[in-house]
Amino acid sequence: MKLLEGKTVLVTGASTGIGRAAAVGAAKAGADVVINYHSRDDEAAACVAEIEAAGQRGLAIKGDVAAPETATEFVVKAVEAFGKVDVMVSNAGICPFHSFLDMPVETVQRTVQVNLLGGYFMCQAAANQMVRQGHGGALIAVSSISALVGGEYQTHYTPTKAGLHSLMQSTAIALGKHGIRCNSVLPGTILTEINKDDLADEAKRKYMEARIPLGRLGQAEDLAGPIVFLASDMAAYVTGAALLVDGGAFVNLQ
Ligand SMILES: NC(=O)C1=CN([C@@H]2O[C@H](COP(=O)(O)OP(=O)(O)OC[C@H]3O[C@@H](n4cnc5c(N)ncnc54)[C@H](OP(=O)(O)O)[C@@H]3O)[C@@H](O)[C@H]2O)C=CC1
Ligand SMILES: C[C@H](O)[C@@H]1OC(=O)[C@H](O)[C@@H]1O
Repeated sequence: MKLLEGKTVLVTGASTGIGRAAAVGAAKAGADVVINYHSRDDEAAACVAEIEAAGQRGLAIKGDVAAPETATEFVVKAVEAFGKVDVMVSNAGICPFHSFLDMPVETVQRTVQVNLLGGYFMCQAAANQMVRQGHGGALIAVSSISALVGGEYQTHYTPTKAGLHSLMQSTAIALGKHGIRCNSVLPGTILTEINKDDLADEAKRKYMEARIPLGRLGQAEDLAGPIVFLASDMAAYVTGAALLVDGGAFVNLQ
């Protein structure tokens, strides 16, 4: 029996990167998968094709997670298609690198709306559905190593990642009585679209690589296993936890 057999998994921000790797990983583990995405129709369709190639049902629903109604619509459409929601992977996020002193107000507001409030409303909508179903579930937030450490050009971003980590701790308490487990993964530096430009700077890329005991930057697929584990019954007694997936970067002081 596969780890996620019989489960319906929802993943936000899954047209590319970590979300897509999580969606495909869940399908390979036996789940039907519904993905949310914001703009890249072709990439979302390609993700659904990968889910189907793994032998599972897939569905893509477009929507901006910054709007609270996107969350309710996502859950309603997932239930219409596949009958239930067992797992929500709240992953959609942005990180427009910018210096602190001249940070535009709109950049701060948009980053908080997408990363933190988007995650909040997605998890709330999924949790309400899970409570109605009456057989528990799992929420997994894609937080970051940045929940624990700062970034000079990420002053608007790191608080959103700390917020998601905190949200999973509080929802673990609020939802434990319903059998809903709430955990976060904390990726380190993972090569995706979000940091393509930032890591095009050769010096910065080499510096980041040198900080990692395992000797390489992460790939989106490095998150699939940890997310599938937290979604699965193998993690039945794991809630309120945060799992660093960073090649050891966080512990590498000297
Ligand atoms: N890469 C890294 O080093 C790390 C990333 N993370 C976190 O992982 C998550 C995924 O990032 P990553 O895979 O790297 O980045 P990508 O840029 O590759 O993927 C981002 C995904 O989020 C979607 N998205 C962006 N804005 C919205 C929105 N408003 N509504 C719905 N979907 C949206 C994108 O959709 P579309 O393309 O269709 O617009 C895309 O599917 C983020 O939360 C990020 O903060 C955490 C730690 C490290
Ligand atoms: C986008 C960044 O490269 C990435 O995002 C994070 O959350 C990590 O801390 C990295 O800085």
